[in-house]
Amino acid sequence: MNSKDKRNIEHTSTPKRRRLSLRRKCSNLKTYIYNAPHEDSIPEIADEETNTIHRCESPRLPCNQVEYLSESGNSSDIPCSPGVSNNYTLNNISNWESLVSSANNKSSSHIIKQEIENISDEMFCSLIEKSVSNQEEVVMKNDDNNVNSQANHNQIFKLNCGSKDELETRNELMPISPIINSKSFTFNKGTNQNENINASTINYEVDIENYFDEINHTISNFDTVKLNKSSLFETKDSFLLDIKDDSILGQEFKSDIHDLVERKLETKLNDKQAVMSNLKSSNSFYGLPISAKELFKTFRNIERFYDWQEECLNLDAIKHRRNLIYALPTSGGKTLVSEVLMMREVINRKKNALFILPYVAIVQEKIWALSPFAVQLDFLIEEYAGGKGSLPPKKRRKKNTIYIATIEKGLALVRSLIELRRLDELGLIVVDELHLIGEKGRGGTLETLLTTVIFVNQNIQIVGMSATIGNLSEVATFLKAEVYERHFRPVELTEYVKLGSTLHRMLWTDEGLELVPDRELDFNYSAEQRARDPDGVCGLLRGGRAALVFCPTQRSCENVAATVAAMLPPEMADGRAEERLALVEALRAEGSTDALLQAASCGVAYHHAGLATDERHLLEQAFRSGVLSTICCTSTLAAGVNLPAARVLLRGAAGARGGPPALSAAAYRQMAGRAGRAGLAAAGESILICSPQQWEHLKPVLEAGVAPVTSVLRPSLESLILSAVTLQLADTGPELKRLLDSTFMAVPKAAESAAADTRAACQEVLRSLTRAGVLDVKGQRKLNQDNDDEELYNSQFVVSRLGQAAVKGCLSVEAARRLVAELRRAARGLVLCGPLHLLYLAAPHDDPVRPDPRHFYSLYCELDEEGLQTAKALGINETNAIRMMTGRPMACLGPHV
Ligand SMILES: Nc1ncnc2c1ncn2[C@@H]1O[C@H](COP(=O)(O)OP(=O)(O)OP(=O)(O)O)[C@@H](O)[C@H]1O
Repeated sequence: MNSKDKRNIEHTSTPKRRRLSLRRKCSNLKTYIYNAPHEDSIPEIADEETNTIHRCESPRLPCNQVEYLSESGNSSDIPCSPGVSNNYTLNNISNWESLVSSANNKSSSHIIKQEIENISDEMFCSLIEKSVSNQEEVVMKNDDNNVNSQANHNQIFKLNCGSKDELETRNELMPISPIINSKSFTFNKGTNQNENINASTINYEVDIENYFDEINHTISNFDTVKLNKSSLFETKDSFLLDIKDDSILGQEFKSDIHDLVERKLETKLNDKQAVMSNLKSSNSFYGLPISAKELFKTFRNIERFYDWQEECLNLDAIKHRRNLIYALPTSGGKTLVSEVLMMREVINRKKNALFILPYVAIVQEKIWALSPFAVQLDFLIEEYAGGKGSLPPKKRRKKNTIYIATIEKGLALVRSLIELRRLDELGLIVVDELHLIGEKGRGGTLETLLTTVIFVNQNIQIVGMSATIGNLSEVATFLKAEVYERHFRPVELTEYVKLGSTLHRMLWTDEGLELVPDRELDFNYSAEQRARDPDGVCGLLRGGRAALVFCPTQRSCENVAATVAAMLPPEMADGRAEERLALVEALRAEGSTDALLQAASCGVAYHHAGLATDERHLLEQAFRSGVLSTICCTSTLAAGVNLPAARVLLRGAAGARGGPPALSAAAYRQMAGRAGRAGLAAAGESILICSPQQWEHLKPVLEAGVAPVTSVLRPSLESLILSAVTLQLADTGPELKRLLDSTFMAVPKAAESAAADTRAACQEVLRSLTRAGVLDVKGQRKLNQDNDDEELYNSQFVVSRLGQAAVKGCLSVEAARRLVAELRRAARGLVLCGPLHLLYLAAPHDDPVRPDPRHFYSLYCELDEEGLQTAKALGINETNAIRMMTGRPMACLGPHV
């Protein structure tokens, strides 16, 4: 055994293991290094005259373009905001390399040494890394066929190069990397392999190897790293441990440089604390590449993180990758923390992240907000909302992805990953508006998703955030998460209630909610105006501050918008004429109603779920840019939306006369919290409009605070169990019970007298699924009706084809069954003389329309030949239409029609 071999054995234990993992870290770091700007190269974007920083909108990039550009590596084409794009690459690298290329020229070596001393550590590391990468590229190009696979396997690289001189003349390709190389290289010069390896080179390699082993040991002793695999550390100098040698430069020069490198590294390693804080402050921005700092400044106007954000990012739970829920008031800056965590995940840990948001519109907003980061920091963003998002997700070799998804699409994504045994590609799931877990319908889907991930237990970190969860500790028990709670709100929100003609300020005290009269309101309305606007909405909007008016129904949104547009004072109605005209034209092209166009021309709009996505998007953008001053909306703009509203009015919160209040405390907080967003408005005001009598009912609701969220999983239990069997996560009663034990439903709650009986629930669902024919008992061709529950519970289950279809289509068993029946019916006779039958088949079935029976009958009477044939194929005939009109049950007709 030669000395080199011995050396390898002596130092393989920790260092080798670490090196293997550090190799990964090294490649992570590469991404960072290539994007790291030299401090000097970052352009100022301050306006010289006003000395203010420009706020830039995110570049206008559709998400698929972000994906495409990132994939193609063609990010230079992207029109970024000023000061962000081109300067983020090290454009002086060629000068540096040509400088190093003169390495053999002794007279220039001192210049190089001087240069190394002068450059920042950060730049130094970048240049070295770049050099190594170039060198690898050349090796690949030069010796595609001759790479010795065995040598490769042993991490000994064989270079089939010309003479040493030739090698040296390839200066731009073989620069400084040998200086700090810790790996062995064997040169293959024609047939005389190893000819150029002289003893001094080997000694040099031994020195370097030992040196790096020392570094390895030092690093592996860092407590934080050992405990924690700190992501901060992962992005730092660890790449130095993984650089390869080629022994090209003169020995003298090399040892000089070696000394320099050693000195530089030693300085760093002398004090572990100094290393860590140095890395923290100079090489990264909250664990992200330093270029992220500039991106936050340019695209978000954020120069400093709030103290709580910093504290949260440094929590032990985050460092040790434990699950976390953090709760702060609306506009507290929660989203920013989650974005940093996700970017760390994709950049540093090279895992994908899933960001779950409540609405398609918010998914799109976040895509736009994150796209400049994706382009500059070299990761991908993929939209999973509405019809978008491929299932299973595309496998990416080079880059990692942040999937931004609605709850439903997020579940489909997770299931598809589990099915293909690819769930380990996911490292982090962030759930915004976590309180939605208690919302009927969608809450069950969210709970199914989270339960599945927790049950599979593949070291996926779950982070949830919310402003409105009354029982954080119970939700935390479900997620096995730690809780971080603060009451920080950067922009002050003043809350008022308008009772009659008096405006009262709300004061929250330990005793409850106190009202302090603020002022009498007199808007000087004419009798006609008072009749048209009894709530005084238009008067409250005076002053021109951007405002949202929350209304209880779509109809009331439209009415209030029309009223406001008609009654606005001229100074508010007449501004921004050209831009408003452009908005009106854009809306007209989307097919908006005349009422909306009329309102928009005065700077007012309504916004609700009845509008198309593009219409809503246009209106939101117009409000952001100040073209619209007022939007009357339903709860579509209540949660998670970041608009520059300074004032929020809440109408109709009291509910129907005599009925319970329409507004919960959580909904009130979310809506009021839209006023005064940091960076968008200097202060916020919310005004709740109601009568003194209505206030009597509302006050206790608000005083009671945010209600605890409870599980709404029950109706989705079938889907959870069916998917678990399909995905082979559990297939017997006891295993499925264990799955149910991981649900939020199973967490004992203070608000409920008894915890859910998961065994009984499991038995009930198994019985119903087997009866429905979507689950079969293994080995039993047909379910024996005599199977008692106990026997059934202990059976092993397999999923029928119908069950598999339901899971794959993310449909309820009932919806899947209905679809199959429709397809069977269509198979018997598809009416193809017109589009009606195809349209019927393609229309969503999960939200059945309930037609007016009289209208239905008159429509039936007007059907043409194709319509009649289609109706016949669906089982609708005149008798049924008449029965429907007269309120009698229809014969031979399923509930689908
Ligand atoms: N450190 C910061 N400095 C300045 N502005 C910030 C900072 N962090 C966040 N912001 C800004 O504060 C505003 C609100 O932030 P964000 O949307 O993250 O709040 P949130 O807590 O998620 O609110 P909500 O619960 O209402 O969704 C945004 O405009 C954001 O850009």
